[in-house]
Amino acid sequence: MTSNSGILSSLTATLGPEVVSKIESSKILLVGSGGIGCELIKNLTLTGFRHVETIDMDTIDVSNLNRQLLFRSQHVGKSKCEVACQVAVEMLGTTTTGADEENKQPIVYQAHHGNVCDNTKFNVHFVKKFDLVLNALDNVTARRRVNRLCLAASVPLVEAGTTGYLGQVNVMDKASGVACYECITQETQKVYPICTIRSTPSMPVHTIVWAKELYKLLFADKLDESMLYEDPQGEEPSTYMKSVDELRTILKDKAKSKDYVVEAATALIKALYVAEIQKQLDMGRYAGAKKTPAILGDDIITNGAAKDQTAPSQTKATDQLWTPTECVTEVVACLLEAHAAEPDTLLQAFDKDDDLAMRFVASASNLRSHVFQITPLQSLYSAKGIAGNIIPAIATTNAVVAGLQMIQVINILKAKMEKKEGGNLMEHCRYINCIRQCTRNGLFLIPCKLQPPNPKCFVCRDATLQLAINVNNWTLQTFLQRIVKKELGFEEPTLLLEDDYIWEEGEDADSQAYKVNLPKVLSKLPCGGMQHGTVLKIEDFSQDLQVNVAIAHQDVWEGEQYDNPEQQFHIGGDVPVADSKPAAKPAPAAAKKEEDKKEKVVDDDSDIECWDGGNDGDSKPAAKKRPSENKNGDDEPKKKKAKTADDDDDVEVIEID
Ligand SMILES: Nc1ncnc2c1ncn2[C@@H]1O[C@H](COP(=O)(O)OP(=O)(O)OP(=O)(O)O)[C@@H](O)[C@H]1O
Ligand SMILES: [Zn+2]
Repeated sequence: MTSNSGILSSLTATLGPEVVSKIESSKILLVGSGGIGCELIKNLTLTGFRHVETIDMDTIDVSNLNRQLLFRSQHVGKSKCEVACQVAVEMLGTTTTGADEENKQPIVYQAHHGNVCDNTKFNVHFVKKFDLVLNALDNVTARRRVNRLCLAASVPLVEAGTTGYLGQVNVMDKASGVACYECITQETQKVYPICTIRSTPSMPVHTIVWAKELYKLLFADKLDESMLYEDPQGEEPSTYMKSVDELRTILKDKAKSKDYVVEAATALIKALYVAEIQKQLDMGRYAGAKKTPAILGDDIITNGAAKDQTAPSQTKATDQLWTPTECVTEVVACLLEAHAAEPDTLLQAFDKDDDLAMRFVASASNLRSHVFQITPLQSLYSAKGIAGNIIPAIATTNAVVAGLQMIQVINILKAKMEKKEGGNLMEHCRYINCIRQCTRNGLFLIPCKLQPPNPKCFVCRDATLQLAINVNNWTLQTFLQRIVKKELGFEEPTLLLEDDYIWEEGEDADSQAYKVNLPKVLSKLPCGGMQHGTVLKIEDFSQDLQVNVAIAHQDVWEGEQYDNPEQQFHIGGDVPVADSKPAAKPAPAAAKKEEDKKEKVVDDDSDIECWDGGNDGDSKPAAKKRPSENKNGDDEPKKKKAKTADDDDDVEVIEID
């Protein structure tokens, strides 16, 4: 057991009594209690921090136990942040029994189980009470959210991340004039065209994405959210939607016998892997293709679905391959299990950590890979890696990074104490890279000066953002989802053209009033719509953020963007001048940036989203003036010279998180 007086005296000897006293009075917010978060909370405890609050939305999974050091098997299923705080307090018991204990601030290790993006709980007001924030997250969305909260609350942020053996630690602080998280281009998601997933897969990842959509089609409340959904009223009859509907009904009807479920599952397998493939072959879709799919053999389906077979997940190790017949057995076994389960225990959205969901996706995707002759087939373990875009986490890297974060924490506290320099962190803190191959000088940790802000950062520099887009194709709905929320990270956006509202959401928002605008193409929105040179204002009170977006109309797209309507936009470049000719193609630098983005794969959990553009509705535009800003007392939206709209092509987007 650690000796309290030993820790305190060595801390005092190393850091000095002033720093120790600062440690004891500081309030820390830790976001994330996973691999890095567990290390951090242990470090904070052993460094004598008395007020630590931690946020995490997850529960402990068996797979976390090998590296998330505060968790034991008895904690599986419990809230990560609650267990982490509980264990920290137990640890603190050994360090806080000093004689002057009653003169110090009380010990608070408080857990907040929830999503940091939940503005009702974790807003600017909440963050303001902390002296600094530590990030221990695993995805860009949450990091972006914390960055914006810290900027708005003027609280320093120590950000960290690891990918296998690689790691980085960075310090962000508005008052010190250093770069924020979003000043630096983040690796973004890998994007796959819908047609590749639906019809022409060529890599295991394509069939895994397809199987995740199939999971959604079977288990989500809204089956039309899956990109595999086919409208029963559509022009072409679907080969599989009838089987999907039947199976969805049977899965909910607990009175139905096991045989009934097996029969419906077999019918679905035949529809997906025989009838649908045959339909595509008959349509000549693969004429001239390097590889032609072959329908799934009847023997594989019959043998695999034979009633009393044991599913391979019951008999094989997770890193062993399943044969196509075993995949059929596993798909059927998963559906039987889903039928037997309580409805509210089934996840609507795929989660790689959910056993049933993962087994279903691994087996269904392997069957599709078999049909399309995509090799290699994937074991459950490797399919999970692809499904979650996972690079296995390494406990040592997490520990190193969390240790470096603590050094930055101490540096920040010291800087704050040195009033002469106004607490500027530029000199005190470092951005540190952890690398796998050491430098010529034998270094594995590379400290660098903190970067100045990127003048083009719309988050911390109020820069006007340029967006090139076809204003005649994109609807407001797709624009909101794909650009405003996904790309720019707004959560409760209000959109204004010429100071008139065209969209509003959030706590007191009247979004109902603007619903009529959702299916309209951008150029036909009220208040003159978005045209080449229009400046759109986007506000988000939940993040205390406002940005002006200068729209550049562009209808010619080349290269990969030509084929993928969902990629026909780009952010950055020069601000367009109204009435000037539309740019024919993106500025080379911006195009290169887009290209770079597409090449990279991120460590975020995978998820797929699908957007469909709507048609321009006939209904009247709903634009509202802010009462306080309606200087003319004029209720009519201002008219602008409108351009002619092109056909309203549907826009489909598929993206992996
Ligand atoms: N929006 C969010 N709000 C709150 N906590 C979040 C949010 N996003 C991610 N987290 C948490 O951040 C932590 C990141 O830790 P880590 O990278 O070790 O991931 P993990 O999910 O525990 O591990 P793995 O993905 O390998 O199973 C997780 O505990 C996760 O729940
Ligand atoms: Zn910035």
